[in-house]
Amino acid sequence: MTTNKPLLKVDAVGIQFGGLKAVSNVNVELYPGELIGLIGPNGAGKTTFFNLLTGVYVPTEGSISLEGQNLRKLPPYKINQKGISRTFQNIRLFGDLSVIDNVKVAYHSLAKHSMISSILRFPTHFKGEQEMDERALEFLKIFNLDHYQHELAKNLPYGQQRRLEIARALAANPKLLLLDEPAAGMNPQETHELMNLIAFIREKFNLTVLLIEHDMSLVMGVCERIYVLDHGQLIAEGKPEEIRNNPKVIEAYLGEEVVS
Ligand SMILES: Nc1ncnc2c1ncn2[C@@H]1O[C@H](COP(=O)(O)OP(=O)(O)OP(=O)(O)O)[C@@H](O)[C@H]1O
Repeated sequence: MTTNKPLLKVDAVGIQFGGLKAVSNVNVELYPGELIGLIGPNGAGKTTFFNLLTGVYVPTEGSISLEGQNLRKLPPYKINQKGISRTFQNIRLFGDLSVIDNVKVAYHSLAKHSMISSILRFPTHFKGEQEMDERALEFLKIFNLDHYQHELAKNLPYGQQRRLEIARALAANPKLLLLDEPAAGMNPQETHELMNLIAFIREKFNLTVLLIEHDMSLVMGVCERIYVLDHGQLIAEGKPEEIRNNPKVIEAYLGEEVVS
């Protein structure tokens, strides 16, 4: 279900590294509840764009707003609190923490109990801890990871680590979830299950999802609209069938498989 006010509005955004314009004059509008793909050849600027949205980089041009609030110069943790969570192309879990602690880390700042009650171990602390455990376990159940809650994150198989990263991102209670190649390294069965899961959590948590993915047939199958970046610039935006037949997109992907 979409409304006519964008959740995220990206207006003529760009960033330059030395002489390289990694992202240039990019305009994007995401509406509440949409599941949108961001594709482009290697080095097109996709991850840099995520870094701009999450405050890792400050744009050298243009503006980014979430629900009408300018995000400019906000540090990543503030942007996270305002409702943008992400996963990374290279998994970034706390490998030596348990699976459940990886999830709890994400929403610790949202927890109701205070630092003092935590230190002094007041009953409110235990209530807080218990609530946190219960909530984290709910997330793990959704991702079929509850049986591994006490396992160290680094001991999980690769596909499950990817799912845990999404669970952690979700635990921060985002409005917008950014997924950077969530299916990378997964086998076709795992990928298929993951895509169903993404569609499911979008509904369950009223999320807007922006997804970078290299597997084109997968993006075309699951996303309602797609943005295409090439050499830092948007070269196309539209429904999957429009993107599939767009000459600029076909040219950008020349030599790569666009759709199966
Ligand atoms: N911190 C940085 N300093 C200098 N150049 C950078 C920096 N970050 C990204 N770049 C450059 O910006 C360009 C876009 O990189 P980016 O990683 O965003 O592409 P991508 O579309 O995510 O690629 P891939 O699909 O291979 O992950 C590349 O040329 C990259 O080398």
